[in-house]
Amino acid sequence: MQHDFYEQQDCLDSMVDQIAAVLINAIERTGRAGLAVSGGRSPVHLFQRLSLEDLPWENVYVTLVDERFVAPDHPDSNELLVRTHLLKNRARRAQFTGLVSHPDDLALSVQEANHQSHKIDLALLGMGEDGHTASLFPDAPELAQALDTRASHRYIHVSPPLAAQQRISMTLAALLATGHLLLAISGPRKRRVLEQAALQPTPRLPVSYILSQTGVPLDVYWHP
Ligand SMILES: O=C1O[C@H](COP(=O)(O)O)[C@@H](O)[C@H](O)[C@H]1O
Repeated sequence: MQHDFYEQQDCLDSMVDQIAAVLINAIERTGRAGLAVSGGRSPVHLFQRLSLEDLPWENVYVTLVDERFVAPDHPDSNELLVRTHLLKNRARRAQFTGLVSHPDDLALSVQEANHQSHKIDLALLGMGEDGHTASLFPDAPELAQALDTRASHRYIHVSPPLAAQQRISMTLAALLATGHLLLAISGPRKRRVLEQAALQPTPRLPVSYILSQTGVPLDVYWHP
């Protein structure tokens, strides 16, 4: 379902309501909830707003959809972003697991990330202007492997030639095994990319595989 807003604040409020509803529903059913979040620049305001939400955060397990292979205190680290903007206020009680467990060993970090077994009830996705989502970059040599819906592992090493850092990303198979997908984008340029990606699934715009799938409820939020 597509949700368009003209005010950023209205868009954030609606996203927070939806995330909270999914997490509460999971906690009521199973006693806990799993939330995987993306990084980049876009989610800062959403994280700040979500951190204030009155939820049983001690029952919420938070992890990352993707990560840059940098130390967790590096300015480009998605973990640092989450620790700074989400895991505070009421949400400081959430349990968090990052993806770079060995900053000097990427393969070991991926291996460890793949030991995660919590169910992910909601994955919050962003999108780059090149059509990447998570760290599923169009030009990455590992893309076909990452898009293989039969993959059994949750995370994969991705080495996008044009990105500054190596990545660890959820596979498409793992994203399609979550309970709910929420894609948050803003601005006219990303809107045009989204419209292009909605036409047909193509590895040129990996987000198209999220838009074309029908197995997991998907909500797309946009504001200018
Ligand atoms: O590299 C990344 O990019 C996307 C989009 O980021 P943004 O800065 O344009 O919001 C993000 O969803 C992903 O988690 C991140 O690692």
